[in-house]
Amino acid sequence: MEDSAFLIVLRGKSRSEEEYASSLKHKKSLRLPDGELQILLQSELQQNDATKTFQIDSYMDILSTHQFGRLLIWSPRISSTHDLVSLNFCELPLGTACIADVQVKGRGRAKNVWQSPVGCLLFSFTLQMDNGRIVPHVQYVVSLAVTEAIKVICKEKGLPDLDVKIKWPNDLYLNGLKVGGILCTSTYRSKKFNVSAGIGLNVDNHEPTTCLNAVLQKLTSGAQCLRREHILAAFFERFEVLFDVFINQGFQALEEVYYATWLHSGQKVVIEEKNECGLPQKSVVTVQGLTPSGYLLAVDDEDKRYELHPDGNRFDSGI
Ligand SMILES: O=C(O)CCCC[C@@H]1SC[C@@H]2NC(=O)N[C@@H]21
Repeated sequence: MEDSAFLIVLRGKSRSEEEYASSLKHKKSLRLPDGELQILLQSELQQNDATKTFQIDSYMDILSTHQFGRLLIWSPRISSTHDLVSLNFCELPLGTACIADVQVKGRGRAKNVWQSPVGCLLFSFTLQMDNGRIVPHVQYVVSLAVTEAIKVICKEKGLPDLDVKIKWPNDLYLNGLKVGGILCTSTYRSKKFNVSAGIGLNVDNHEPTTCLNAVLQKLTSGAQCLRREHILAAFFERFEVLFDVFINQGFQALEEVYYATWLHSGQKVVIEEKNECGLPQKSVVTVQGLTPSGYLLAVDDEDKRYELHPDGNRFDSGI
């Protein structure tokens, strides 16, 4: 095994998931596009109490899901958790999660780099969908589950509510600064959409913007803080519930709570169109919600409807 190999550690919640982890290790079929893998089971790992290392046992003790997050792949340092789950999608049971302490090739949307220092919650997981028309909305369900998980933990711990908001399409904002991002990619195979969802959330890392615990410390005496293990378990619990509603009732069943969590209701946006003479003409429209295909729905003063698309990196109001 090369020195530069990335170590991954497998752990299942139940006995059958532990057996699956063991078979994955022995099959040696997991791959990364840009590096060798060294695979261990958690039971083969030396006890690691370093506080900056993800504590698999405490995560597994808290987790109470039926499907998501029950087979966990942890790495102290990997190129990208997203690459690991998407490249090995068919080898992994649905709901498998990969979490890393550090990523050296973190991927953002639109080919951006995601800075992935120690303290950032960095994970990806797998899910599958049959209905292609609602695949674009699953990223919104993921965003909502992150914001709700943070709310649940703050409430449980008696901490002030951290008002993390969704900046469409995929950013998470706290006090006007980006603290997280969501990346969803999918492939179509055997009449199913295989979706890899990746989340980066600044929990303890002050760079490159700010982080949840920095804001929390300003609001409290600093005695308590949020831990990645707790956020990850709470995320999967919320996601499992929301995903079930989404699949069985459609995104409209979640729209009200989604709109209460995003930053855009009633937002004015400047758009530029060509008029009858082919000349650019600016007009102001108001955001109303999402279109059926998952883009922004806006209307002008005459109730004309517009579908707004992001510019590749982000959506800007221009006002
Ligand atoms: O805002 C964005 O551009 C989305 C960023 C998504 C980053 C996460 S970190 C965990 C997972 N692994 C990756 O390489 N990317 C996603």
